[in-house]
Amino acid sequence: AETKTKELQTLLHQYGYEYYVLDKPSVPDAEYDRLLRELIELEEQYPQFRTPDSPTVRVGGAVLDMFEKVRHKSPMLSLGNAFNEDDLRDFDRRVRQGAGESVEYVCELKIDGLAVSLTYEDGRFALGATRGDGTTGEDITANLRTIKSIPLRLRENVSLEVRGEAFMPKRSFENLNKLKEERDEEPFANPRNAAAGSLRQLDTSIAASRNLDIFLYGMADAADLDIDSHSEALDYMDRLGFKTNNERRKCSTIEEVIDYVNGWVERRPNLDYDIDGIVIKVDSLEQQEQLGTTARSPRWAVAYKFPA
Ligand SMILES: COc1nc2nc(N)nc(N)c2nc1C
Repeated sequence: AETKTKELQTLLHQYGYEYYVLDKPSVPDAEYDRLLRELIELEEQYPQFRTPDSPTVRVGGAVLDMFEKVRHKSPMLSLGNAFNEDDLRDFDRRVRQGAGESVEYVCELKIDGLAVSLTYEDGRFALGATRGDGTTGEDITANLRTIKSIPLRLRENVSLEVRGEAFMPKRSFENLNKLKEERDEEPFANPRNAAAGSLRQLDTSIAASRNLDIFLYGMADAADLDIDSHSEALDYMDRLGFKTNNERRKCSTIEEVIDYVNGWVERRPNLDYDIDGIVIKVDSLEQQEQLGTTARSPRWAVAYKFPA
């Protein structure tokens, strides 16, 4: 029975990765559901085989009595803002003054959700926390385990911390508010509040029911690996099994960045999720080091905010 349990867990992790991270399922949903039901029954019969990283935790169930405080190993910074093209040109000028004339940028969509940190130990999801005040956040591991695009086991047994944005897709938000209206409950104002509200519930079956999703956008300790650029770090995260946003784009000049940003102003409504801007980052990790951070935010990144 132990072998069967382990086989089912591994199989369901693989099927879940294909469906929720790659969006390329290799088996029909009915097959996934059948195997999950079989594993749930097995783990009920043999509770000693139920591990915290088993796919059965996705359905939630545990009710916590509070959220523990968590101190981040390195502060979760915020981003300086740019509101127009000249702000972007000023950012580029400051970067080139500090890091030398040739700079490559990576542009990423700024997801309008909740910043979270995920810590893995020997390839297993061990701790998930909110940003909080940047230094101390809340342990919401149990709720984050129910987000199906968060891998419970990585494809390599590494220990690292990644950061990203948990969010509620627009369609899930609309369905949730329809449900709330039917129940005469107060609807959520926007998907960001709905995602934050869902992850702040002590009853994990609520978070499990909210169809939350996540995009990871960086490692908290990329320097420890032999990786030279942010884009390589994101490719490495893809290989580990994380869900990153594939709309990212490398730009060689700030004019290219401005074209990319302007392109998204009108494409924004076509996305399945809300974005509130575009994040522009210096790609070279060495140049990021040279530029460093202020107490609040990196000098090597800026958030271009769309007009509200
Ligand atoms: C390097 O620090 C950051 N990078 C980010 N990247 C993306 N795509 N979105 C964010 N919200 C974000 N926020 C921060 C503080």
